[in-house]
Amino acid sequence: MLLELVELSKSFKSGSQRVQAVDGISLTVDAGEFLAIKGPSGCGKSTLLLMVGGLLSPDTGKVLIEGTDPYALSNDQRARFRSTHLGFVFQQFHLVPYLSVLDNVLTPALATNLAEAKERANALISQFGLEHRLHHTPVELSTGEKQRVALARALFHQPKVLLADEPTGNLDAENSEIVLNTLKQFTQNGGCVLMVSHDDQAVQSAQKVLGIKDGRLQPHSETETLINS
Ligand SMILES: Nc1ncnc2c1ncn2[C@@H]1O[C@H](COP(=O)(O)OP(=O)(O)OP(=O)(O)O)[C@@H](O)[C@H]1O
Repeated sequence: MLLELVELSKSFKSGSQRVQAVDGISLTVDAGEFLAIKGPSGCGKSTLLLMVGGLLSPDTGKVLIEGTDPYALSNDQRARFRSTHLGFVFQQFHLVPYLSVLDNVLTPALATNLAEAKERANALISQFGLEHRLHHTPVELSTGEKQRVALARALFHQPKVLLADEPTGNLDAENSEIVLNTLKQFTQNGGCVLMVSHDDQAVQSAQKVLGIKDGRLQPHSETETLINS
């Protein structure tokens, strides 16, 4: 099992009240599995994914990524673990604006051999059809190209777990298909994907879709299960 969440919960203070953003979520994702969690705005999707990604510590519960609890690590160890074991794909790309396409893809490579890292980054950039954009900065790219750079960066360390938050939210149909096909292929090669989205179209690419409402996974009867052949 690549990913295991046990009774994860998180609340935030909002004025004089507390908002229970995620409320006791447990699930597992195995190698080869593409799981989507679908729900409306504000139901806790991003909070859940940030906790899974080692970026926001849960109030209670446990995250295990390939058997490791990222919150049991020191801050430095956790940052290194994140960069080598997880790939992130977000709606807003989060590219570094002043770096070229090549250097953005190289950002996870900090402590590795630079020649090897460049070779790998160039191969990924070609895989996503961006050779001609190598030395351009994000402001010079289309939104679809930006997301392809983000995908190349996410795959740099060949992680087994990819986390995606509305990865097609800003994209046209053609680029959405490129992103979703990449996620599907990633699982066919033995990785797993956990994607959160409110988009019916995007979640069709997953093998399994769970609903989320008010921070809780919905009972099975209220969710869909789609098995793609
Ligand atoms: N840092 C924060 N401080 C206070 N409240 C927060 C914080 N982050 C999230 N929330 C609240 O927690 C709830 C869940 O938010 P979250 O962003 O996880 O939802 P979401 O499903 O990802 O929404 P969207 O689809 O609009 O991005 C919301 O009520 C939100 O206002």
